[in-house]
Amino acid sequence: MKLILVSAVALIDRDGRVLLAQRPEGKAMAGLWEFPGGKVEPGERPETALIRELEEELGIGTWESCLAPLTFASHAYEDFHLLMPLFACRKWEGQPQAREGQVLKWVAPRDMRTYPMPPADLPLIPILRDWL
Ligand SMILES: Nc1nc2c([nH]c(=O)n2[C@@H]2O[C@H](COP(=O)(O)OP(=O)(O)OP(=O)(O)O)[C@@H](O)[C@H]2O)c(=O)[nH]1
Ligand SMILES: [Mg+2]
Repeated sequence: MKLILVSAVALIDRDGRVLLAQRPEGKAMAGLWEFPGGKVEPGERPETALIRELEEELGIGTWESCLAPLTFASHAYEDFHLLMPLFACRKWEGQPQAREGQVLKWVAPRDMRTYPMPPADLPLIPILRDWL
């Protein structure tokens, strides 16, 4: 079984809302809402990968010191096993923009279960809600 390492983040705004991105048409799991992030490349560290992905996908900058480890997802998909650390981040520079055709939405934790998310993410919702 192939193990895929994906680094993801709960960006949290001043009102305690979390940024979700809807996966665009044409990608696997299109239409589902997910945490921003992406695959960690060979030799890359999860924190570095996340900072890179936030720049590519949202056009924002952040710092390793602003990424707090929160929890992780470990989920067996049909063709790979996903291991996904989820960081929490409250400080960044710039305004998140949808650079890759995603739809972005700030969502209150209690409303997150009304946004369909990938199966790997479902156990993360109550953890995030209780933590916030
Ligand atoms: N970013 C992100 N990926 C997730 C989440 N949940 C989840 O199952 N995944 C899965 O993790 C895998 C990698 O995510 P990704 O498509 O964002 O990777 P990426 O940004 O490097 O994109 P690319 O492969 O198109 O270059 C996908 O299979 C995706 O469905 C999530 O909350 N956030
Ligand atoms: Mg991505």
